[in-house]
Amino acid sequence: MRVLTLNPGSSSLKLALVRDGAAEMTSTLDKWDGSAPPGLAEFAAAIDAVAVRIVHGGNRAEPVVLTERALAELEELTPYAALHQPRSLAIARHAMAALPRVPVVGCFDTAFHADLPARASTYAVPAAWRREHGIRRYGFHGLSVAYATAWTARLLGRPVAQLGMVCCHLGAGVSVTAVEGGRSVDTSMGLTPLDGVPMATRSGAIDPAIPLYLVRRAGMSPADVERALQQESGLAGLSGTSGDIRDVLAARALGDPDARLAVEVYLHRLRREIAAAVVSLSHVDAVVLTGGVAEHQPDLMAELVAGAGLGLSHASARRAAAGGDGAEGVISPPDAPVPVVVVTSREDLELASQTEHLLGSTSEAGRVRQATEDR
Ligand SMILES: Nc1ncnc2c1ncn2[C@@H]1O[C@H](COP(=O)(O)OP(=O)(O)O)[C@@H](O)[C@H]1O
Ligand SMILES: CC(=O)OP(=O)(O)O
Ligand SMILES: [Mg+2]
Repeated sequence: MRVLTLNPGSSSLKLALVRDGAAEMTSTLDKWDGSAPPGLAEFAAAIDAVAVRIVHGGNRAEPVVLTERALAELEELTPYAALHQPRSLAIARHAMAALPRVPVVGCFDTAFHADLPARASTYAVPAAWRREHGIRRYGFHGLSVAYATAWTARLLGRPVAQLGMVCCHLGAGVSVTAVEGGRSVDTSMGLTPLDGVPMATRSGAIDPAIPLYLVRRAGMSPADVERALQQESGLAGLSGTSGDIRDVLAARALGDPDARLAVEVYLHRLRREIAAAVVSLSHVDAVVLTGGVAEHQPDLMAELVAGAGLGLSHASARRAAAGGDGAEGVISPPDAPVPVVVVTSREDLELASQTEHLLGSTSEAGRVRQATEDR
């Protein structure tokens, strides 16, 4: 089966053509503005399906064939992923319009976390909020974490069912997930992808009283506070740069004190989340680092793990990072108490695999055809 995968992130759109588990083409539109990518209709003759990464799927545990009705339901979740959901739905609509006879499947970041234990998914807020407003921890980056988990199990040569892992997705968005037996048992992102670790431009978790203070006492509107937390905080807010880790590290290398503090806060908060994930696991077999920052910043990853209480000295972590930019595999030395593994994030392969699985099951075939014709 040949699947066109569409992965809209907070800033970019990544496209790939995946055939039988291997990408034949990949491309990235860096500052994607939500418009239809050129040439989409030309894929019609070459593909069997389109897979779209949809960041928020609510309680959905499985991918779905997208129809107008399904999109309308997913639109309701926009307040829970304000930066991402409109972009996910826009690219799904572009695909459905340009490729009217091709099934378009939505695969959800949240699905991997759908059966989080209640102790991890429940916020300690009034019951009415949880009941009436669906306030719970959903978790994100599930496509990336699912792929990284399976890849690490293959690398370690052990069944995924036996493994406990801490999986850090380090891109523009950042999250840390505790995975046991292939299931998410806790994760740092919450109701929305604003929770958890500071990101390129997002604050991560802050004292919940801060927005209330800013609205009540500093005269800011809720919209201003939200924009600042989503787009002007994180590494950008701390360092005064774009928030792209390359810019922050370049400023730090020039001795900029704000950039130095930004990296310290980023690493400290990441290490806290790694430690928090460890306590959700009965045993830790690997710490997994994935996403653009993990893949391309080996020195920073060495700095991260050396201070993470994993029993790795800075010197051994540094030697391990000598594999360099783009190196994947175990980066910790053989005597490390916990192996540290870098995995190239392949949401495209996970999207294609979930879509093939859904469309390949014979019980689904008739329904898929019907849903595609009806939309
Ligand atoms: N050499 C590099 N090439 C691309 N991205 C890099 C590089 N080094 C660091 N990065 C970081 O990786 C991030 C992109 O990672 P990615 O996983 O694609 O994130 P996302 O999908 O969240 O946009 C950028 O924000 C950038 O800070
Ligand atoms: C959920 C999320 O933050 O995604 P991304 O890192 O692609 O922006
Ligand atoms: Mg991403």
